[in-house]
Amino acid sequence: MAVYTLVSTESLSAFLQGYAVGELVSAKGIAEGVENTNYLVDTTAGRFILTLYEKRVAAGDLPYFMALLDHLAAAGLPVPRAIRGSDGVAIRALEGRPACLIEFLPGVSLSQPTRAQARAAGVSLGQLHRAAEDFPEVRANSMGADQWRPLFERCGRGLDAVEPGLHDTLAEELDRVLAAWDPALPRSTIHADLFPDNVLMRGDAVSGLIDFYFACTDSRAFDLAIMHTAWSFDATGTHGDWAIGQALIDGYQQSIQLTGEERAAFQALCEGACIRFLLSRAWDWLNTPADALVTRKDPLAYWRRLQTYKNQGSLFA
Ligand SMILES: Nc1ncnc2c1ncn2[C@@H]1O[C@H](COP(=O)(O)OP(=O)(O)OP(=O)(O)O)[C@@H](O)[C@H]1O
Ligand SMILES: N[C@@H](CCO)C(=O)O
Repeated sequence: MAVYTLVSTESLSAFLQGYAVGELVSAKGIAEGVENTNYLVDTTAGRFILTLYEKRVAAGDLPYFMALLDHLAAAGLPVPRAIRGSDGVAIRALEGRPACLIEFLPGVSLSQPTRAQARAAGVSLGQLHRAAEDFPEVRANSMGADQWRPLFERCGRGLDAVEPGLHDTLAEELDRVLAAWDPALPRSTIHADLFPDNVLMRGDAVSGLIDFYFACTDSRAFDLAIMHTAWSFDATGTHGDWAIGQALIDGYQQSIQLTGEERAAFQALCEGACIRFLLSRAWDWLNTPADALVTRKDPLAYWRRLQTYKNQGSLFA
């Protein structure tokens, strides 16, 4: 369960007084997620998500995320906007953390998406990139390729506690992937974390795209590669299904055709995505507070994926 910060009923009731959302009926910590504290909040006026921003989300970035969500919602994408208080302010504070009350979206996130669902999610990513084309704000990727070596170094020899020998073998992989990295691919505003648990679905239709707190300006094909690594495998990273990955790509190309350069770079982009999530998971594995109500995610599930991509040959063969 991702609850890093406990919110008392009294302080939540007082917090809700700042909004025209009626009275608190119930609030429950949400089991999913590792980054932020989330509560499902029911009031006499409806259902909401309360998010308290933790660790990787800088308070100074919240206006960017909220502006992006407003922009995408205005373009018709099913993304949750932050609710504004009676004073017009959306980004507030609760229990000493930055906090927002967010629109609740219907749907469920899937652990084993089908090809049809993967295709629909790929369509949504293409629509997101299209809709973001006239979003004027820019944010550097705080988990982008230039950040992997510093994060690797911060993890240091602790990596060997995740898996003996991981430090040295990952150092070689990092060198290899960064040497092949193409920094000149087409860029846009990207989601950067569009895992199955961040796509809400009703049947085969996408009903919500959530969790934009890594959104940034970076290679748009890297966004598709992140999805490819997250969607095409089981949770352990052991069993891959390229038909799911291909369905994502096919759906995406309904809106945006990959360029020759993006296709040529796609495998390296997937390998880079594996390193990005391996490192953030390893960092969390080594540094999550013992008293946090959170289920840490397995870093090695991304190590296994990396080996699969490395041994795959071209994904477009
Ligand atoms: N706007 C929303 N509408 C409906 N459910 C939501 C919404 N936002 C979050 N949730 C629910 O809360 C869960 C956790 O939210 P979220 O993915 O934003 O957390 P996180 O800690 O940032 O997770 P992650 O580990 O994916 O980065 C989601 O899986 C979903 O079930
Ligand atoms: N989606 C990420 C968590 C956010 O960094 C993971 O599964 O590792």
